[in-house]
Amino acid sequence: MGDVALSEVANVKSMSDESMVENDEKEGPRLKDAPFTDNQVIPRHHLNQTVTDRRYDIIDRRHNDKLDSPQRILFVTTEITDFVKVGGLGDVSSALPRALAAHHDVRVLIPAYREMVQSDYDIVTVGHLPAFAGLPACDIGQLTCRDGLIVYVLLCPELYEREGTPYGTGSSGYGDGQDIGWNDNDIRFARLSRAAADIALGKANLDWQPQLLHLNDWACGLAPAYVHWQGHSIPTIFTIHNLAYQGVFDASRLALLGIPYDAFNIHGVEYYGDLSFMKAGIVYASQVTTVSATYAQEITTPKFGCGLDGLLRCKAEQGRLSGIPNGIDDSWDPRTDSHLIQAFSSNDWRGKRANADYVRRHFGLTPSQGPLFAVISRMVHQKGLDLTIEAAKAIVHAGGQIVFMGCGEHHVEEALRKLAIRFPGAITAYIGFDEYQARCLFAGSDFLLMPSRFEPCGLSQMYAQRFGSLPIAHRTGGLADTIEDGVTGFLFDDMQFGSYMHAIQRAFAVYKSTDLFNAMRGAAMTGRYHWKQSIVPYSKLYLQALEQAGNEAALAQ
Ligand SMILES: Nc1ncnc2c1ncn2[C@@H]1O[C@H](COP(=O)(O)OP(=O)(O)O[C@H]2O[C@H](CO)[C@@H](O)[C@H](O)[C@H]2O)[C@@H](O)[C@H]1O
Repeated sequence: MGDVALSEVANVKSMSDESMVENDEKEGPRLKDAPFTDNQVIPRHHLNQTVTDRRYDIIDRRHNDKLDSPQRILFVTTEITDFVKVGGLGDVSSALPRALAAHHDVRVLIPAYREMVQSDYDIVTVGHLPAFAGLPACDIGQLTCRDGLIVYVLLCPELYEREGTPYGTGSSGYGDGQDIGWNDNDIRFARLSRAAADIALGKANLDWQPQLLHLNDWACGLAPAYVHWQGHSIPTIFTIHNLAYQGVFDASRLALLGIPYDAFNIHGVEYYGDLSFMKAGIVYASQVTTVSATYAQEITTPKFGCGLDGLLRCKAEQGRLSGIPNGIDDSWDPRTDSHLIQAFSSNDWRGKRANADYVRRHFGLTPSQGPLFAVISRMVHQKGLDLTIEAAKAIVHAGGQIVFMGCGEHHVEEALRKLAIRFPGAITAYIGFDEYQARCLFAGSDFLLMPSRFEPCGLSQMYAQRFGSLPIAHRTGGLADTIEDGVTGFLFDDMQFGSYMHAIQRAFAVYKSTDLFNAMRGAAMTGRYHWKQSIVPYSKLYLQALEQAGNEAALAQ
């Protein structure tokens, strides 16, 4: 690559740029009202519209007056931050059910991993499910989190109590074959899916039965199918957190998983000659959602659709595909977060500086007046680490420092280690993940580098903004929806070095202008990303799915 001089700053949004700043001499520069971050649910007729045109409900307005009616929801997941987390799904599974619990009776179902069984929580066995096809019998345990959230854990030691992540021995992904996944992941997650379906159908002898299932990602994809194949119409919501991980397995496994042969075709679970859990979820769920409005549009295109764009376009046309953005929870507040070295707010940058000093000390960087960049990410191809590695030299030469935190693909980890050796005191690579230090890093950094190739929603850029660290990110998926370019962060359009470098140059230029920099990070910190904003769209969707299921059941009679 050719080095791009950071002094070649072009097109930096100036304070007179009307899209960015209203200058008020008394109060200093003041940004326009914080950018929209309302929940965006894609209307079925508007999937082809531009991102800025997406403030619609797909749900009929009649449902508004019924939002208070609570529903019993079983939220099924493979990660929850309370116990085990590989990435963003863990955060969502911890926060969203709790947010929804303000209006609904929400319980969680998750495999009983070792971390749970060995935790100090009491697990009471409350149900049992017999073996089915090649899926072993299992018990259902119940534990109650300290804040009252009820978690059902699927007790099947031979499947779930293993050393490693929920998906395998690797740390790069979600165990569907791109990672070093367990070789019986189809059995493991079919077992979870079948249990979810059977609990919904009242077959587990629990004293509680959900009215609908909310399923997350490929590992739960067979649940709507198992409901359907048993001839029932319990409503199912299937949320795609990342379409790139699909759970594709050999067709020879069909019988073992109890999948009827007549479902193995283009209209069912067949995917280019294999079996796809992700496709099963999309085909059989009452409603498919994903985690931002823009990603919901993107996945209907060949570029982002991972071979499922045709099916997803069809779902969109049927009004069965929507995008509801993730949020962040109350713990992400720099005024109160006890992880931080010093609390701070947008009126108190000294507190932020104290966190930066701590980060530099803790991660072995030299004292500096230059900008501090953070990368807090799973280290996988999706996240565009190759671009940041390419940009690192220019950043350091311009006086910047970088801390990388995360783990993932071995070759990316190796490249980061080499980079840190090459630039001691300026670059640190922490290979692993530490929630405590991650929070300090969000708080201490000036900028977050997040050049993701695609990003269904992304949480790190929201955490960063809340902690006054401006994201520099590719304009895609949830990044496009949650970062206001030139106001709360910097977006670049082409997934290429020059385009990324240009955004980094703009960040350096803003850093030099204290008033502008403070105004931008002040604006970033006020973004409305709270999970509370997801309650209404999810509630509407649940109602719609219930009505839909009711109608389908009536038609079938
Ligand atoms: N090595 C590691 N080990 C453990 N935790 C790590 C980690 N590296 C980063 N994290 C943490 O995991 C979270 C990352 O969440 P993101 O949403 O940004 O990405 P992820 O790709 O994992 O999630 C996917 O699911 C979420 C949830 O829907 C979508 O927002 C996102 O776009 C999609 O790619 C943050 O809390 C971060 O601090």
